[in-house]
Amino acid sequence: MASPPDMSKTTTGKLERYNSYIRRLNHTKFLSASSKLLFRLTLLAALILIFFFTLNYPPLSDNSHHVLHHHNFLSSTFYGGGAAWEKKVRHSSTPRRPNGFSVLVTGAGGFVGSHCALALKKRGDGVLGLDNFNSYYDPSLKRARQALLAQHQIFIVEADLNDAHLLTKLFDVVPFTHILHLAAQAGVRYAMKNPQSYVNSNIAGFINLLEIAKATNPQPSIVWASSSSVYGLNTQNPFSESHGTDQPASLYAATKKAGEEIAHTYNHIYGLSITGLRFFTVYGPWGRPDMAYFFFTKDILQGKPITIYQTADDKEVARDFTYIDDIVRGCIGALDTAEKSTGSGGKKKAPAQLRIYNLGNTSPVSVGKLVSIIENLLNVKAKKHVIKMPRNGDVPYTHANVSLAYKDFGYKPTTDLASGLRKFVKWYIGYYGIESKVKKENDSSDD
Ligand SMILES: O=C(O)[C@H]1O[C@H](OP(=O)(O)OP(=O)(O)OC[C@H]2O[C@@H](n3ccc(=O)[nH]c3=O)[C@H](O)[C@@H]2O)[C@H](O)[C@@H](O)[C@@H]1O
Repeated sequence: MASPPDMSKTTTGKLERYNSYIRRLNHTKFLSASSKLLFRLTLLAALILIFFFTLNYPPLSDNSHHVLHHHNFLSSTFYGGGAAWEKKVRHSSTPRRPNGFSVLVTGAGGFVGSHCALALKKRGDGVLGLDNFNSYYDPSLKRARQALLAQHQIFIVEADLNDAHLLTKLFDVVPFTHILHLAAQAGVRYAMKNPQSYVNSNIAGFINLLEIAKATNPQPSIVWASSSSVYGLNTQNPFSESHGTDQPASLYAATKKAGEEIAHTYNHIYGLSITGLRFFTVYGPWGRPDMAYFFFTKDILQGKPITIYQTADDKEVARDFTYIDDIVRGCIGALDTAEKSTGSGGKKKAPAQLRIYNLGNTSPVSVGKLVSIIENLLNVKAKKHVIKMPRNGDVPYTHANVSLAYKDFGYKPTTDLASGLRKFVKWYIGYYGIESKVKKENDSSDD
């Protein structure tokens, strides 16, 4: 007899198949539930990111007025570490003398900026620096100036003038009384190589700074660096502020001239107190390596030939070379006599001060003479290559009349080119560690 089918085995088998079916079903459900969860989480994260970015980066078409009202809780962490960063900013910009200024010095890593920042700090003003440390010339020199300023408790915020967000943040943290605006794309001849950099810094950057300043309450007073180059093809001598400046010879000069007109507009509409200073070929220790006196020194020491320009009619090219300490005194004189801005929160309340001054040495020296002074200081003969001045934006001659600056804040240059260059050469050989007879000679004869 056939044995009856094993019902227990059949039942167990069915049960197992059923259980495994249920397990598969649950697994599938679980998978679909977790992928839904994953999808939702991704969506949420994307939305959060979009929200933060919208909050922190204005659309391209936005204007900075809009940016001004864009305060948010993230900005302090974006700019260097929140509370600690703000503390450094405050500490650096707090004055240490009664009625001291709180000055934002743009271009504080630069030649004139670093000297002015130190001078202001030494007399008890609060100073905060701003610099983008670009590589137009050797950034390590800018970093060395930054280190020097840090020794004197001056903090330089590393940012571009066009960063409206950061500038707004700075003015939120510090009620600056003054801006000493020295950040710029400098250099006459480089404007033919990189014209856009002049537009970015000297026009767009300046406007950005003025936009922030005009909307602040109280508005700061502004002193800024224009240039002797605005006199361009002017032939009246010495150059006076009443002479025409509508024939710039270089794009650099044109952007500085544009700055003067832009200053007029912001003064007129918003009541900003603005003083422009036309610097005449500033030189000295910690100077700019792109300037002739600086690279002539370097090239002469390295035995390389230097090129000296002459005018088309074989005349010597000359400059009213001005020593840095005189320029610093001029900048401080301008700051000390700057009246308060009259507007607040973007509205003008009354007419405000608008000034332009020459800051020069009043005593032009030919480039040939400049070279012979350097040769004497270095005790090395230059390999001179004299050529006609290429059409590069240079003008043949500059000479400042400074009677206006003298009248208004006692500006009086005191350093002749030979004394100023002696100080420069002494710094140069020390900074670059050049050991030679140059050093011995300078050590024995310098102050
Ligand atoms: O005072 C000013 O407004 C300007 O002064 C300088 O411009 P510049 O006077 O041209 O100074 P350098 O570039 O140092 O040239 C000094 C002189 O040396 C001449 N030079 C320059 C270079 C060279 O290879 N050979 C030469 O003979 C120039 O033609 C000029 O006469 C600065 O570079 C500008 O930023 C500033 O705005």
